[in-house]
Amino acid sequence: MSASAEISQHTFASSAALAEALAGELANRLRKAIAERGRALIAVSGGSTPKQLFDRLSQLALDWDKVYVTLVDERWVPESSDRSNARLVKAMLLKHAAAAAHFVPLYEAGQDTPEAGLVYLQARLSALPARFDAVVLGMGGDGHTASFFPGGDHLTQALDLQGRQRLWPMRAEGAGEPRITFSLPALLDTEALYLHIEGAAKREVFKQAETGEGAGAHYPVRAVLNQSRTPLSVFWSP
Ligand SMILES: O=C(O)[C@H](O)[C@@H](O)[C@H](O)[C@H](O)COP(=O)(O)O
Repeated sequence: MSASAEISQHTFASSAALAEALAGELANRLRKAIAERGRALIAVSGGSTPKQLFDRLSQLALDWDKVYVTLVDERWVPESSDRSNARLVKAMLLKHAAAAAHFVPLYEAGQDTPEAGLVYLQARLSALPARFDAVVLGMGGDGHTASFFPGGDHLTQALDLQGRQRLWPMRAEGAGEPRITFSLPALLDTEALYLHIEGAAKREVFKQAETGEGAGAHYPVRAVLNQSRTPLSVFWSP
């Protein structure tokens, strides 16, 4: 029998209410880390869902100059592309009070592939603690989370809980461009783990992933649910 994560569900009436609550929760995590260790490290997801959350979080008061922000995954495109998660984070999160935060990108300009960029990213990450203070995952309608895509070329390695490599290139039919993603064990190495999903369709996908019924059996997000290393807080709104 596979292990299952301790899951707490937080349901909100609107995406605005969710953004407000999750931003407050994340700010508290960051403040606590700064009080205990002098700095804080958070990994966030890209895509369209977190925009409101980022906007809200960016306005909360904390010692942002002690906060390091990175991504759980990135599309291998320059920041000038509107597919770039770095571009999104810079536009929506690193503003207002949060403009003082340090951004740690998962992309290296001038390197054509994630494989070629890997060594630069690893060097950048080696200056930071391995353990995150907070990780915010999203989920796609195909059951992917981070860049753990169904049929991904490095999916098995990226999901291996015993794996030592923290970043993996990922190519998959549903991924669009090549990607780079933190591995599952790297993302589970966090003080707090969140899954932020919105809309009835994604709630259905999540339920299928939880039960493993039908298509749900093959959803990569199941790997986050079927582990006992890190409790998961699920934030959902219509
Ligand atoms: O770069 C990305 O695409 C993400 O980090 C990805 O894992 C995202 O969280 C989901 O695809 C949900 O995306 P939406 O919010 O756009 O539905």
